[in-house]
Amino acid sequence: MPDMSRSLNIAVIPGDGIGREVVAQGLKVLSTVLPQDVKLETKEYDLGAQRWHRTGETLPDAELEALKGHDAILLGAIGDPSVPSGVLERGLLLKLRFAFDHYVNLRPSKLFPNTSTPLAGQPEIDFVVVREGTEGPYTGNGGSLRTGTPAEVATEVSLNTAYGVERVVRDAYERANSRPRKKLTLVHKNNVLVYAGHLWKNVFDAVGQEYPEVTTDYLHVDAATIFFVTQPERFDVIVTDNLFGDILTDLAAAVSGGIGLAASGNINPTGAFPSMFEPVHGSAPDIAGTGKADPTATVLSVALLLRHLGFEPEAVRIEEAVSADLAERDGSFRTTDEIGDALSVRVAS
Ligand SMILES: NC(=O)C1=CN([C@@H]2O[C@H](COP(=O)(O)OP(=O)(O)OC[C@H]3O[C@@H](n4cnc5c(N)ncnc54)[C@H](O)[C@@H]3O)[C@@H](O)[C@H]2O)C=CC1
Ligand SMILES: CC(C)CC(=O)C(=O)O
Ligand SMILES: [Mg+2]
Repeated sequence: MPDMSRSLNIAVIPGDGIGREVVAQGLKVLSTVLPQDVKLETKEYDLGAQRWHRTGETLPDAELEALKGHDAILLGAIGDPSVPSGVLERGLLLKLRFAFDHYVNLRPSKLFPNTSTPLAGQPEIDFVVVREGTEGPYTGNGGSLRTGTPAEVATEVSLNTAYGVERVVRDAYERANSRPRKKLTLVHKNNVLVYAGHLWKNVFDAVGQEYPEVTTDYLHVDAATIFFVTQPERFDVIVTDNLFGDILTDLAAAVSGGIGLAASGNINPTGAFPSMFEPVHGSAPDIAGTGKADPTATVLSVALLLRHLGFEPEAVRIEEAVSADLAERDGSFRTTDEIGDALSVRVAS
């Protein structure tokens, strides 16, 4: 008799600050939502500021290798004021995204009913940003001369390859094609960044020939920020580079319920390496340890993880639980744990 039982083997990187607090809630919901026949195994990786202070390591090869063996990775957030800026961001988070070729950084934004938004009224917000995850200005392609002197010169070159742009643009067209509105917007700045911008626009137009049902649109990134606030309902799927996508998705979070609700997936669509799911936010040192962190973004990232691994009904249960929880929020304070408990109860019932 073949073994028909299902299993899920998740690597957990709680990281720093509120990352540790929100991941605990995400795991609580994950273990509650899974059916009895699914064997959940989790392995925690001690990576982040504490590890760096102890050993000077950010992401040793042995751990990078071990992480490859998991079905997916759940990450809280990394970064701490006690560690020089960039050490963990580059040496841990970006190292992982690059090593595991997470070229699709998927960041959905949805304004759930009755959720507060700084925008007037209750606009229809339901779009997804497909942010390129392995290129752009985040590759570390730069340097400085005469560092620390008044004559310092620094560069940070944006790397864009036809290969890298085409694969993420194609992914975005596929997503747009499978959504009811079938609309894809390219965001760049090709009036100024003419070399990279024209590569993106040319690839965008060429791949678009294969998707005649998808309506396309182009916006410069500065104009896109206007429309995120004044007309967010115009967006369906957005494709953009690593830096623009990073900035736009914090803004997207702010207009659609707040950064505490914004989920993301760093996807390797080929399945060659595990994909990694994490809230859009960082380690929020300003509220770490206070119980003020909203774990919902992490819980929704767990839903993205489950959907990616084929657990669609469980992903939907989590999203419905979040929607119901948000609908009943009345503005009174609840701790990180209390929100996690409430969501666990909802997914269980
Ligand atoms: N994926 C990751 O691990 C990321 C790490 N970072 C790192 O995190 C550290 C802090 O970065 P910041 O720029 O301050 O961004 P941040 O996202 O950590 O915080 C920005 C603001 O949002 C609030 N906030 C964030 N998450 C929240 C939540 N779940 N509930 C309620 N409020 C929340 C914070 O209190 C803060 O006021 C830095 O070291 C940064 O490099 C930043 C972004 C992503
Ligand atoms: C900390 C950075 C490397 C990344 C970031 O801000 C993000 O991915 O949202
Ligand atoms: Mg960011």
